Amino acid sequence: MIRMLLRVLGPEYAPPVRRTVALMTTTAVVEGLSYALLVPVLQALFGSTPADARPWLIAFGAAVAVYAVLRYASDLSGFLAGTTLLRGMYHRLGDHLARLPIGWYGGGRVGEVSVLASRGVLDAMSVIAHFLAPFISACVTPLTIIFVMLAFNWQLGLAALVAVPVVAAIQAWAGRSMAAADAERTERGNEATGRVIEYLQAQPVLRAGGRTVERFGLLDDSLKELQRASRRSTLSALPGVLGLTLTVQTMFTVLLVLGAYLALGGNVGPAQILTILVLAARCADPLLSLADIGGQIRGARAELGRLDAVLRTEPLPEAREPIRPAGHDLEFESVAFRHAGRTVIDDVSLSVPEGQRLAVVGPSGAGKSTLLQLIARFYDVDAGAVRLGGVDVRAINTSVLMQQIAIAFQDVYLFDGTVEENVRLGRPDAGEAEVRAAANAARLDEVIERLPAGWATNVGEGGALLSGGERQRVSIARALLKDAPVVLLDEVTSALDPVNEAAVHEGIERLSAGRTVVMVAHRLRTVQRADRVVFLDRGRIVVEGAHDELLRRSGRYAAFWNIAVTPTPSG
Ligand SMILES: Nc1ncnc2c1ncn2[C@@H]1O[C@H](COP(=O)(O)OP(=O)(O)OP(=O)(O)O)[C@@H](O)[C@H]1O
Repeated sequence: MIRMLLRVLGPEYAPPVRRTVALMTTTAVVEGLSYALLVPVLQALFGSTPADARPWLIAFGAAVAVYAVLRYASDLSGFLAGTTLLRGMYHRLGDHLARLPIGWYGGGRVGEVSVLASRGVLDAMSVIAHFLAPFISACVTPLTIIFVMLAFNWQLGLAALVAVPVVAAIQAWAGRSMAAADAERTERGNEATGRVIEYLQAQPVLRAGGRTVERFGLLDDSLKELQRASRRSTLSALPGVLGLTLTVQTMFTVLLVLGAYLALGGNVGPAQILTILVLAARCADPLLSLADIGGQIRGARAELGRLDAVLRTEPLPEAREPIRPAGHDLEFESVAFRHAGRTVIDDVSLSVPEGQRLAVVGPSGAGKSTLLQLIARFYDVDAGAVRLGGVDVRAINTSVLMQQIAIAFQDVYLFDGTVEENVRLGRPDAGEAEVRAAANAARLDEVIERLPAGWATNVGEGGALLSGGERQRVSIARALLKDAPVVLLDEVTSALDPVNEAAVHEGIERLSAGRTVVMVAHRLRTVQRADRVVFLDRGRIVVEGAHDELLRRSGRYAAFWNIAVTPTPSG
């Protein structure tokens, strides 16, 4: 486990861990030795001159004091090493997640990673701070006591020593047999956490559907599965716990019988037997706790394995000798891209000259958003190439590529911070006047005037306190502030009220001026302003050209707009 931990985090974390393990081992040995001092104490007390016990009692007290100091030091060391490792893991995970392709975050990954980054990291890192000391103590203290027994009476010591390999074998066997049940329980636990989050997020939909009282079936199923998995995990732990209890009881009985036999033969006195039994009793507790600690450590190891798998995920490769694009024209050359084995972009070739505007239009699921994502290199293409300024985006350094592109997607994510903080994300070092100018150009200023605390209003988690159109205005302001030469825009599909509609449209116009723009367009008036339009269906370009020219051809493009702009008859 520790080896795995250091492999994941790096060798620079080895010294504090080694120091902690050494300190904890010393503490456990001292604990065992302090119990050993009970031998002369009890012998003297039950002997003919009980006063002889005094120096031993003083030695026993001193040993307990040393043990207490060491215990404090080793607990502190474990806690400090644990927090150092925890910080290290957060940094390592944070740095790695920031390098993973944006496309990796799709398909339920966000929930999975958030559980892993919170509970998973804490569980995995808790080993050093919470479980290592009891584990070392449960192994080393009984061993020390057994060695003392051996020195004291070899027959009784040997009888206790026989229990050691039995305990080790039971521990290893129990660990192996519980691994599958433990893993399943953790998996079901994570799944249930995901369902709870989903249930909370789905409240508006459930209530709109009148299912306020009815329980959410998916969550119920998931909780039942978790309950079943927990039962299986508990049941699978039983043989190990029983085996350990039985071994410890057997050892105790053997020592008692052997002690009685030796006493009857006159080889040992009753005081010695009593001492041995006291020592054996001191072995029992730590040995029995092994089953519980073993389970905790196995759980932590499983979380560490999951963290390791995420940390081993390769980021998109960076070019060894990156090229800086000279211009800002865009080009797709025979691009093909698959999502989960299904072709989503199929042999697409197109170009957008610098400073021009391309509108991408097509039915839902045609691959329009994916086309934008390929320009920003959220994914790498499976065939062909996407070029910016004549350079393959794979040959451009990721941060340079990101500097060239401003993104305003419709599913705008706003952080739970103030409006100003959210706009500033576009360019954190922007001056006050620049932020205000971007907000004015995006017509965000009128929204801010209405907000109770103006710029300092908190927008709530995911921007929940703003409407869809207002959120898009924040996103346009962000993009304007960034002032990048290439703009990728995904127009909101939802119907906006006329005021928001006009404001968003004006913002988009300002953002597009003088820049190379690729926009997924859903509104006729944005398409009319584009220099060129591509009509995409099932990942292929069906037609392309200027909007008026395509309309005149009265093919699928014209049919598409006829449906899109014809008002649906009501009633
Ligand atoms: N992460 C993903 N994993 C698997 N399939 C995906 C993923 N993202 C998108 N797809 C699929 O790729 C296809 C194209 O999706 P895309 O979002 O690009 O379409 P779109 O034209 O933008 O649709 P819409 O207008 O409805 O947003 C769809 O069939 C979608 O189901």
